[in-house]
Amino acid sequence: MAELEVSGLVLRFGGLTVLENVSLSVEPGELFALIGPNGAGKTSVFNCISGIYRPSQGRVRFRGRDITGLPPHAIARAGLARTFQHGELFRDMSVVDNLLTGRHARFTTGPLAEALFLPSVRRQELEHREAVERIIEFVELERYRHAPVGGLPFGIQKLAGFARALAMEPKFLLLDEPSAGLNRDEREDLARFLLRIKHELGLAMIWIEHDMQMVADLADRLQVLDYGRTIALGTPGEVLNDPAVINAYLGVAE
Ligand SMILES: Nc1ncnc2c1ncn2[C@@H]1O[C@H](COP(=O)(O)OP(=O)(O)OP(=O)(O)O)[C@@H](O)[C@H]1O
Repeated sequence: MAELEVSGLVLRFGGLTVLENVSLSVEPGELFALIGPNGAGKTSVFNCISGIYRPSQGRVRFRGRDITGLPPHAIARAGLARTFQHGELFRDMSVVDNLLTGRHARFTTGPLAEALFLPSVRRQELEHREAVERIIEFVELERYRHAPVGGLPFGIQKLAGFARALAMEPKFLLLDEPSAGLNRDEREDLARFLLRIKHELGLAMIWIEHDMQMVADLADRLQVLDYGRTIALGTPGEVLNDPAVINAYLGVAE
């Protein structure tokens, strides 16, 4: 069974059709890239999967469960975590506290237990902190753990956004252009983390990306959107030499 299955997505805003019958299927443990020129509809696919947009037609199934139209918090709780192009972190809070809020969004105790600060709540708080420390080590952010996120270099902020998604202990990751704005060294670090997430954590991911070299090097498969339609699907070797794909990128290729 596919880990995530999107079938026949149609998304319209007024007279504008943003997605026209988009389907995709991601296998367990797969690093699946979603590419396409600006405005092709990639982020809209993520918004439909993560519950921010409700598709006009089509279904989203996660591990066999129909999650179409559920609110974003319910989808996050089902185990789908997402990173955003622009971090979406709390700038005045430290890296640790940002990660803790990521966990609290997913694992909550009852308000009464929290108000009374019962031993179970204290124990859970300790477990949250230990889990956050493990993730900070995983993404090698130890020396920034107590720094306010807003003052950190951009590449580190992006890693912190990544770490926050991992702090939710997701079963599946949606990565929206994680390499945007990163320099060459930071991209190499990102590539390393993607491979570690895949091999050490075994997470399946959909990865929106504009850096074709990274996609060619790392993706198991990729799907290409253009004007809200799928124009190609396959391994990097198959897709990146496809004339329809080269044509879609003409004028926007780096
Ligand atoms: N809420 C909305 N209202 C109206 N139009 C929208 C909305 N969201 C997206 N669109 C339109 O849908 C189209 C696809 O946008 P989307 O952001 O999904 O593309 P993308 O492939 O992610 O682009 P990029 O690579 O630039 O991030 C664009 O024409 C965009 O203007």
